[in-house]
Amino acid sequence: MIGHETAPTRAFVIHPEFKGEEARHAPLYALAEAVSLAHALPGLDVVGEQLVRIATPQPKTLFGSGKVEELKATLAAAEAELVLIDGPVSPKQQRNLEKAWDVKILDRTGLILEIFSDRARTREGVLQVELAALGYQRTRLVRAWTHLERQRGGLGFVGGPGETQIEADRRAIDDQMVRLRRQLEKVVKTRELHRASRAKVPFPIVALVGYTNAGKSTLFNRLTGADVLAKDMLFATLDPTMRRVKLETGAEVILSDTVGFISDLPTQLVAAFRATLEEVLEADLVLHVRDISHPETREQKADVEDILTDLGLSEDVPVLEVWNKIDLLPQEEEARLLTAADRDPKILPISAITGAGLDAMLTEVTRALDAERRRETVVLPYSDGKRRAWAFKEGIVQAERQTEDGVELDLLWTARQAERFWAL
Ligand SMILES: Nc1nc2c(ncn2[C@@H]2O[C@H](COP(=O)(O)OP(=O)(O)OP(=O)(O)O)[C@@H](O)[C@H]2O)c(=O)[nH]1
Ligand SMILES: [Mg+2]
Repeated sequence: MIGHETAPTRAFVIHPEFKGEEARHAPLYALAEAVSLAHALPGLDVVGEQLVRIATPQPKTLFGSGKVEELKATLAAAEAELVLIDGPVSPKQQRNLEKAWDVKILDRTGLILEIFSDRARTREGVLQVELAALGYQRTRLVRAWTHLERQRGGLGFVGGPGETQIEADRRAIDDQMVRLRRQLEKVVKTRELHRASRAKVPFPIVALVGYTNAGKSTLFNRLTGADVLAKDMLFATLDPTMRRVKLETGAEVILSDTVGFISDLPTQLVAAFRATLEEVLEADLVLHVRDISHPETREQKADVEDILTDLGLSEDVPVLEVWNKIDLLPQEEEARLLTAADRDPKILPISAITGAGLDAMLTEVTRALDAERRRETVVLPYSDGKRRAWAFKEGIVQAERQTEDGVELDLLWTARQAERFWAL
């Protein structure tokens, strides 16, 4: 069926719309996003897309028999080799549909896993994706997808080493997962050591989070002069990056850019990436970057907030909303949003491309970090020169007194600084 190894795989995208189900995203936008996801995987050529309504999901074939026939003709006409079904597909449904249509099938989770495995560059990223893919395989025993695998020469976790893997019993997968988890723990531990040494660096951490393609990396590059891949492509960024930025007050912060979120992010991925995402939870300030020009910007915001809640972002960490891409708005719309943003100091309208609003944003970031600070007096034994030196370096000491018990310091600091101080 498949001719040249180097030719792109002809992919057809289907978004199933379940009748009576309250979906957060409008079906047409969901389909558009699924197509973007398909474009995000190298080696795919999207030859068609369709919204398919499903009144009652069929256990064997997902779609009703009439629909299966109708789609068979559509897919044949499009000469599709791969069908991406933007939703969950059971292994049985997958098998039956592959047979009926003579194509390979990938569901939403499988597709996102493939994209992540294509992006993973660091050892930690590779292990995390591999673990997530195995977790997915374990419940589904995904079929080999050798064509694309060979063509991309990539990591090809999904589908793994071939048909035999499908028959491999769960225990083998479990063993492998245990091994991976152990390796991952080691890598994470090394990183935690780095993190601990970074904690000694006396700068607050500001984390950029947001829906995929919101413009986090563009903003990050603009503020830090870094060169993180920023592209009109979903999940351009996978591995987290951190850089120092000097604010106009002279204060310095560490800015972090990380993987974007998406609706229905596979739970296996959230679990596997927990260690990476936990860096976000340790930030002194979170900037939620939104593509305010996107028609579903509200729904995307809700998705991001759901994921942050799932991760366990503490109420104590202040979150500011960065309304990005204002340059794309029609003028009256822009004026309306700017007025709304004016009334709320937690909303910062910007364009990471034109630079509009960036100065005001940084001023607000400085202010938010300052507002976080509280006064506290601590007594350190005279032997504790380390903490005293750190506090001075950090610039949080308001006054110092010598007492019988040691050095008494009046500090003005954030909760995170306090945590780092006591962890020294
Ligand atoms: N017009 C306009 N485009 C922007 C702006 N900011 C980012 N973009 C574009 O939006 C696309 C996505 O930008 P990225 O910075 O890669 O987005 P991201 O949030 O890092 O995405 P992921 O890494 O996939 O999560 C790119 O094509 C950018 O050029 C903006 O302010 N205005
Ligand atoms: Mg990015």
